[in-house]
Amino acid sequence: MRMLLIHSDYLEYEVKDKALSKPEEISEEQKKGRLDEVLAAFMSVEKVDEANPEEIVQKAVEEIKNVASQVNAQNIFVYPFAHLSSELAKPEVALEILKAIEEKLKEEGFNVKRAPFGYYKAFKLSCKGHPLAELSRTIVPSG
Ligand SMILES: Nc1ncnc2c1ncn2[C@@H]1O[C@H](COS(=O)(=O)NC(=O)[C@@H](N)CO)[C@@H](O)[C@H]1O
Repeated sequence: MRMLLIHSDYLEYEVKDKALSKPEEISEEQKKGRLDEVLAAFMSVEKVDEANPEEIVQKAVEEIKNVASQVNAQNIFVYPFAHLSSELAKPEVALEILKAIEEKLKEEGFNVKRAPFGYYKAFKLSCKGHPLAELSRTIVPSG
């Protein structure tokens, strides 16, 4: 998995068109979303992650928790992003992993939103620009 972490004043998105023939089913209210004072986590799930999705979820949550505590962020935006890797996992696997990351972060007490999967989206992002505001992580299964 490739992750780009941007500590931001806000992240807002608006769903435009389908980017997959069968994107995630979403409600009307999920077509737009915004979080303020947010750690935005743009994630590309990779083919190599298919070998051990549970481990990837665990490692990704650990990384996000670490950075969130360093930048003192309580709000997390889980954002599917297919442009950080040229070796993407299948959409159905990627969606399951991203949903699991969202759930685990909520269990850890964070306020979490997840942007809809399989759609082209307009988004606005306001990076805070401090030294830890832009980080990237690569996570692979250990096995
Ligand atoms: N492996 C993945 N990791 C993260 N997001 C993904 C992944 N695969 C699909 N998506 C989601 O599905 C959308 C489209 O994915 S895509 O790989 O770019 N596919 C396409 O654009 C297709 N139109 C042609 O392949 C992405 O914007 C993202 O929302």
